[in-house]
Amino acid sequence: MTEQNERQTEQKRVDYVTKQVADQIKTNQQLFEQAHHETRMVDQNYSDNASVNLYEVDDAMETNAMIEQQRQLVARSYESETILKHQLDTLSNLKKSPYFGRIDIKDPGETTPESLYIGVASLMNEDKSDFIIYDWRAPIAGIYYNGNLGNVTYPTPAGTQTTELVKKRQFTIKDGHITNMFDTNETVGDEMLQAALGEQNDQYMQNIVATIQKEQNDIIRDTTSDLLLVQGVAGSGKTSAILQRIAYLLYHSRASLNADQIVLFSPNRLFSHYISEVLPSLGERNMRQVTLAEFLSRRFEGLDVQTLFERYEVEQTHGIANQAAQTYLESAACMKAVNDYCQSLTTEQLKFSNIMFDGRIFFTATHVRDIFAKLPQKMAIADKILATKNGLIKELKQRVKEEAKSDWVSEAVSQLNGEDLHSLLGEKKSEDFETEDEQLDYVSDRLATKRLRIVYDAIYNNYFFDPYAQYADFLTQNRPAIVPIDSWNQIVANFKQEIEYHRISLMYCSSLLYLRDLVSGSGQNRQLEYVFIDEMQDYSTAALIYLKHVFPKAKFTILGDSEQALFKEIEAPQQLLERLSTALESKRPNLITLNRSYRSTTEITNFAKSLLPDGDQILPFNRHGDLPRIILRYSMPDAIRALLEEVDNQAKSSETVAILTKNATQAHEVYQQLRQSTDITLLTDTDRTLPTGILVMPIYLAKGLEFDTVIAYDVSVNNYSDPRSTGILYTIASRAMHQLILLSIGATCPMISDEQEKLLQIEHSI
Ligand SMILES: Nc1ncnc2c1ncn2[C@@H]1O[C@H](COP(=O)(O)OP(=O)(O)OP(=O)(O)O)[C@@H](O)[C@H]1O
Repeated sequence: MTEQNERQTEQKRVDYVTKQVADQIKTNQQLFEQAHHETRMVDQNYSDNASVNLYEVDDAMETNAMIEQQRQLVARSYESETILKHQLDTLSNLKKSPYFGRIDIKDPGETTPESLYIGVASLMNEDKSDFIIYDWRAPIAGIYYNGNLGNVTYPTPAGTQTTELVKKRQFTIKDGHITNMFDTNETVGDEMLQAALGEQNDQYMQNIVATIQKEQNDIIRDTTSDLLLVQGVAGSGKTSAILQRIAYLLYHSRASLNADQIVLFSPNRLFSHYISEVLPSLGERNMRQVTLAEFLSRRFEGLDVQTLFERYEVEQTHGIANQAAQTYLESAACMKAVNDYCQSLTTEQLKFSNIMFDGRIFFTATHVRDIFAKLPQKMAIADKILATKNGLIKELKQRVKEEAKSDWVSEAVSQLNGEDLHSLLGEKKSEDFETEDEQLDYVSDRLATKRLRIVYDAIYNNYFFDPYAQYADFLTQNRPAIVPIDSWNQIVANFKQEIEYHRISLMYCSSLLYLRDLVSGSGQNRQLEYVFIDEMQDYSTAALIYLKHVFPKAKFTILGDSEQALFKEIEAPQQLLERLSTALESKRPNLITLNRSYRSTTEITNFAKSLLPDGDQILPFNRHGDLPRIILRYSMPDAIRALLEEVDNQAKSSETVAILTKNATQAHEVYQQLRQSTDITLLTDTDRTLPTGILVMPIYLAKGLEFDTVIAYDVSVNNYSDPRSTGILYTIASRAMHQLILLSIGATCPMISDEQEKLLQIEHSI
């Protein structure tokens, strides 16, 4: 068949599939509307019934049964509506582009090959006799990403199958028309990738299922490792790969896994927004997302937890006050010391607190200690704390009865208005009591119980144990040998002072939470199945160990690029894997490294890698553009003028132009300088959405993001003198997809040297 004829045949098939999709959308739409109507009816019926008078006891029982029945009906009809909605979403994803690949396979003994078409979801023909599209996650579809032509294998429920891959074809289909089509023997042809990467950035990350690369496919389809460590250079598709991996896992464990059992620790809220469309575009629900700061803040309610950004800003301006102590506190050694300390804690060493009520001591710390001390010696500490908690709750119930007779309660009862009284009586009525005293006793009891709820909550939340005092004791007793006594005392004093002011520095957080959880036996979540950590270079080993403790049943996928560490030393991937698999006690660790950078043009990647002392392993993708430009100006007004000219110029051809600064102060300064003259948005760490246009932000907010044009603000020696800031510059440069411009106010920093001249276009001021 000629190429022309082939294309016509394929277009005919696209037309047929498009019609199928359109027909199925129509049918589903009708079913959905019908289901929606039914849900509304059932729902209305339910709310009518749920609001009937419940005061008459006999009626109430009957009504409850009816309501329960209705509730189930509502739940069921919501469920079928949701399923139909999901099908409609999937079909509308297929409508845009029904498939992107075709594989022809010939099974042993067969003479003619069979053609399978691969798309974002499966689709059957109208009589459900055949798959006209195979989901990219189906086992057989693995061949498309992995196999070269010839004999290939794929998994089936009956074991590994061998088949012959005789053709692999790729398509670009836009609005029902094939715009590009070719056969290839590569994993996924370069041409498709070129086209995908050449596009302009938009607010959201795209799915990459049509062009997944082999190593990325290994990440996506890894179902055996309990620790999957992905070390990939900037722009190598780490984030993309894990999002497709989540979609893959959800597809393969439909019955046992749901999106709520997966959590992604992301670098910031802007990033969460940026990636939020990938899973829905694959017909899946988003996983839970949290930043480290949010996670810690939830666990330290009432304390202001230092964020990574705050720490970064402090370290940049003041340096690290006590590097050795900080390194120790964030190490596996410190977490082990916490564990040992908790194992050997004696009753005398435990720090108990008074439980207060209304300004007075309700249970004394000594009393709590007494309860604890009476428990069997052999019992584990966490079990003893639980038993103490139960003991206190029991006593509280007794004390409620006593308090109900006390003066403060009688006084409070005498001041009750009718409404309060009614609410305290609940379902009871005055006639239910034989005497007035009986009613009074009842009301006093209820009131005491209600007011003492606060004591119950305090016990329930283990407030009788003081984790902060305990941690201070731990610190006092566990000075690492490398830290001099005076500096360590300073660390302990600093911790106590922070707690007094309801603050906590990040370096204390993991070991303190670990200690609190070990003593109290709380804080673990056994439901979560997968934890994903992006930008792992920002996490300490202690933090990772703590997360493993919190999610003991979860498999961990940890991704990062140690070159992008802002203000940290770099570490070789293999060494990192060993360190982490020991720390996390992994049984099946796996390391995948990604060296090809897809985001930026060859010219930008070549420049970015030249900033690094060991950038040789980074391979640029073959997509060309302009050389990065460096603009040198020697005064602030000249620099701002040049910057303004540059942003306005770039904005004509780019959707997003991002000016990236070293820190928040500089971002703010630039914003102030430009806002009168151009339409510019300043982003801060409270922002949750990413607009297009001209943006300015500090680099740590741009982590994980990408922009058509990046302007690195002030790469002068004054601004980037510390060699440890190499990672910052590299991260800034590697955010650019199509254009990179560097502005230097005065001589450039040492990382940009004469050697790079051929990689750059240099513009001096005239
Ligand atoms: N196989 C692929 N097909 C198409 N595009 C890809 C592919 N892999 C990566 N990309 C694109 O390359 C860019 C970088 O990908 P991604 O953000 O996942 O990289 P990363 O390794 O997480 O980057 P960083 O560490 O710099 O934040 C994105 O625009 C992504 O869509």
